[in-house]
Amino acid sequence: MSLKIQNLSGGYAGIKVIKDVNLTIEPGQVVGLIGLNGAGKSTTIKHLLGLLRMQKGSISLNDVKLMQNPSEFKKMVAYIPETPILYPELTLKEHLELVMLTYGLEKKQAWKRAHELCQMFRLDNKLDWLPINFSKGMKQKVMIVTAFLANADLLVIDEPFTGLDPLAVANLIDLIKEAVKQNKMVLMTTHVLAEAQEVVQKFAVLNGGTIQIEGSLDEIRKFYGLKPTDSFDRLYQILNQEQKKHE
Ligand SMILES: Nc1ncnc2c1ncn2[C@@H]1O[C@H](COP(=O)(O)OP(=O)(O)OP(=O)(O)O)[C@@H](O)[C@H]1O
Repeated sequence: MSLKIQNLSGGYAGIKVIKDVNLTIEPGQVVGLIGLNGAGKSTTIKHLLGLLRMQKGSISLNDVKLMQNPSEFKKMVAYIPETPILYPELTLKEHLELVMLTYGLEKKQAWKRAHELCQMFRLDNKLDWLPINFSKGMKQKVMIVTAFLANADLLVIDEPFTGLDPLAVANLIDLIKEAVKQNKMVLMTTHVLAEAQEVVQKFAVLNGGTIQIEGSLDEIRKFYGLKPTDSFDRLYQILNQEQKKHE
């Protein structure tokens, strides 16, 4: 039981963005993928979701290979995108039903969970509304609710904390902690250390398309010569200087 990304190289038609990326996530582990804008975080996620064709390497989840068995692989993955993806003609209730159908969830139990999640994010009185008309933060909450409803083994979250009010941030952190207790795997990209360090056990730094280092926050700080009091800003300054040297 684990996610294994091995020697993954890929990107867009003819453009190599990531090179020989290796990353493992064990059950109950939250991994934070960090790096400068354009480092390749979203590209790595797109490969993981099977949205891009890999140029080299392999991705497997619980021994199911993405390339060989994409539908079984995708059923084990839930995704919270940075920009909400919503169906304009579907109500919130219909979005929830779609998740239940896609992930083959037992209806009665799934609805109990859906109501809990909607209540948590104050969406329980909006089941018949069209989320496409929701505010930015409310749309993001719909993405969170549907992803956690899926109860998938791997949760992929792109920039989870942007645009959420502090109550929703705290709720999301609680949900991630609960998922960890249930031995789920979480991969998140983030630029926000304060929230990330509450849940992330291992950070992986993408730099120049490869993972330069992975480890605990202390190990990352040591690698880049940072003081314990230094913020993420200092790490980004160092990554920026390194990038400039290679340009
Ligand atoms: N659809 C695309 N076609 C071609 N190149 C792309 C495409 N999307 C991204 N890229 C390029 O791939 C590189 C990595 O982009 P990516 O979106 O993975 O970065 P990121 O680390 O997620 O950045 P950010 O922190 O800004 O979200 C960038 O140079 C970007 O210009």
